[in-house]
Amino acid sequence: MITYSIGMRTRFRGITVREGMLFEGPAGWAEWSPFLDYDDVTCVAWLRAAREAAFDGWPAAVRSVVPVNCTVPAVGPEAAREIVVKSGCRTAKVKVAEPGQRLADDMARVEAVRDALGPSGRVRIDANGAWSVDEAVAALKELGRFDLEYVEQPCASVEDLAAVRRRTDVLVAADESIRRAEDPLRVRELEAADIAVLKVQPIGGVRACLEIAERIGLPVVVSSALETSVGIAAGVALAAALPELPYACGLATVSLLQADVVTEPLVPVDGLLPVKRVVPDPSLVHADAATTAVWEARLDRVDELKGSAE
Ligand SMILES: O=C(O)CCC(=O)c1ccccc1C(=O)O
Ligand SMILES: [Mg+2]
Repeated sequence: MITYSIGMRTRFRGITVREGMLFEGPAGWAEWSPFLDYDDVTCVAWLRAAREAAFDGWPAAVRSVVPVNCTVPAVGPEAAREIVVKSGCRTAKVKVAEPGQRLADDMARVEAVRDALGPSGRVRIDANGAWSVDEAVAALKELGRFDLEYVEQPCASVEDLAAVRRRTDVLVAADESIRRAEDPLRVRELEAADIAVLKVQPIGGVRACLEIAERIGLPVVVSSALETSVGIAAGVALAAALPELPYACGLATVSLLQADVVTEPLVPVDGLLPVKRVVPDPSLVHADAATTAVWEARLDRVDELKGSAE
């Protein structure tokens, strides 16, 4: 069991440092890296995902590469353009509605990304639930000018997602409405989305995601929780096992970290990630003693909770 702590290159949804634990089981290496502000109960699903990776392995792949999007944080237009060009991806996901910023900032960023990709590239945006229904409809009217593939989680609640979907031509994807919801299938019941975003750790593993994918009846986009390459490999395994994969996946996020724990990071070449397991290099995994102690205590508590839940 080893603990890592890695800085982010750019602040992303308020996150400036990623920390977590890596461990090896008979099936291979696993990452457990719930965000620092998550309570112990929330972390149980993340631990289920790690146990699956270490002890059970993943269902068979039906493809050997996974198309991915680059992810553009709430940076200025020049930095946004550089991220897109450097990535080699033909699909970009752009963060919008960042606290403290205005629609004009989003317009400039999305315009720069569209310009960098040209008309044949695909541009999706992610508001992380920050807009009201009216704000979302108004913003989509403006941002729609740049030809959007879809908008991810424009509003926080599933009811508001459904309302936005009825008032815009832009396709709607549900993220937090699935991974943070008590009942992910309400998205289906309320016809609140056109696309389901699934993340392996918050949902509790590759198999748990495949089950939701089957029941939710929507095309799936697999996305990361900003893991190291060890955690990204689990997302790639999910994307590789899905019967259909019509969209690029949000798994090109290793480059948002200042470092990685493997010598050959899972970063895309020509917009594609290979389907493979990875092994960390112990010399690349660092955390100070205090951080390690915090994570060991966290794991003990969550493990106990998980035990009593089963
Ligand atoms: O989907 C992507 O392109 C990258 C992953 C991503 O955006 C993300 C990463 C960590 C936490 C939340 C999110 C999100 O989709 O909101
Ligand atoms: Mg999202």
